[in-house]
Amino acid sequence: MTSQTHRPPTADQIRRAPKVLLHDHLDGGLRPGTIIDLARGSGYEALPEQEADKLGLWFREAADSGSLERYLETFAHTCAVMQTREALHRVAAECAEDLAGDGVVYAEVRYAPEQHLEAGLTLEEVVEAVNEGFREGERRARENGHRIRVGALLTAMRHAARALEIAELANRYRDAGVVGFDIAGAEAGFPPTRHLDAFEYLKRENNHFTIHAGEAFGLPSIWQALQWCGADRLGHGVRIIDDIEVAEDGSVRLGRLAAYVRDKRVPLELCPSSNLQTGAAASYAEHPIGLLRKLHFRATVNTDNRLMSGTSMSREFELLVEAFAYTLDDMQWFTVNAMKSAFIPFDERLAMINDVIKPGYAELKSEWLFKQSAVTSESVG
Ligand SMILES: O=c1[nH]cnc2c1ncn2[C@@H]1O[C@H](CO)[C@@H](O)[C@H]1O
Ligand SMILES: [Zn+2]
Repeated sequence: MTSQTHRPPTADQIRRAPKVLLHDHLDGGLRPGTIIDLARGSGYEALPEQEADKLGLWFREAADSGSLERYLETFAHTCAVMQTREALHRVAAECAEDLAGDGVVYAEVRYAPEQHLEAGLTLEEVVEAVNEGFREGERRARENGHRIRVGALLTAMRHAARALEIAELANRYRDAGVVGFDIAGAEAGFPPTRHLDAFEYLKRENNHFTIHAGEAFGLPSIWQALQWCGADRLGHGVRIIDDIEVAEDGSVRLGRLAAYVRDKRVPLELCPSSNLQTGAAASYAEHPIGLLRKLHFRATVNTDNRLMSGTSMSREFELLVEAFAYTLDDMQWFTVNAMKSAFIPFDERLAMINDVIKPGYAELKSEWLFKQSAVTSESVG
């Protein structure tokens, strides 16, 4: 009888393992059936499919184009049906519920308030509707025996010019459900330094932010996000691989930027499936996460857009387990990395790690002991 700790976890263990999600878009995670319901209710007639399964498939295929710009076009449909308080509340509640059902214990979910004003809501009304939805989802999860905490990140769109306004909004709601700020949207042509005023404002307020960088565009974008804008984390950051050289004998040389990212423990919000769809990686096995994990970068695993990628935290881990033979110890390492990098206060992060994450993995890792004795007593009896 040997320890099973070094065997790949089963799909069921992966689902039950406590997971932490730092990079998930609210408008990229709707249930297809909900989109159809909301479209009917609001008279939105431009949905490409009217049946949930077909619509889910449509999103996955449309997002699978190899280009970030085309990938982002699919959000027109989700944002279109997220324009009222009720719709935002429902989508946020279902998001928390779905994540909790998947074993996520802590999540930071982002969205761009400026994309939800078409039916006359104010920015404040958008934030409050989403916050209330998250609280409702946390309650429903509890009723179903799951525990989850969800914080919101407010995103500003990088092609627009409202970043300072959204940063101020994030700051106003910082002790009321919003834990930080982000910028997203097409990367090429819209460097993060366009929004320097927003980042400088947040730094003066001692607030936290992450920046989508190093996804569709390479090292200059990562360098700007860190050294000009002062990002706490990198949304994706996967192109940091361009600054890492692996020689034929296996020796590794980090460039100055990659060394800085590793030395300063800059969290990388890696999203494998999303990267495959936008062309940032060719396959799971070739995804830079394998090397970044080996080199002890502060790598985390994330979903990005569960709807567009047809994924979940469990699925991302299943795919990584398949590609890299990861064990529960590896999963725990990614999860602790993520929790360390969250935007909630240090004492809460520590308590999550020590009282939720580590005991959760210890329980899973010790299961084999009890399974074996069950088998033995069966065979004896
Ligand atoms: O991977 C991504 N890279 C850049 N922008 C993204 C990504 N996923 C979603 N969005 C953008 O973020 C907005 C707010 O949630 C979405 O509407 C989408 O346009
Ligand atoms: Zn993203």
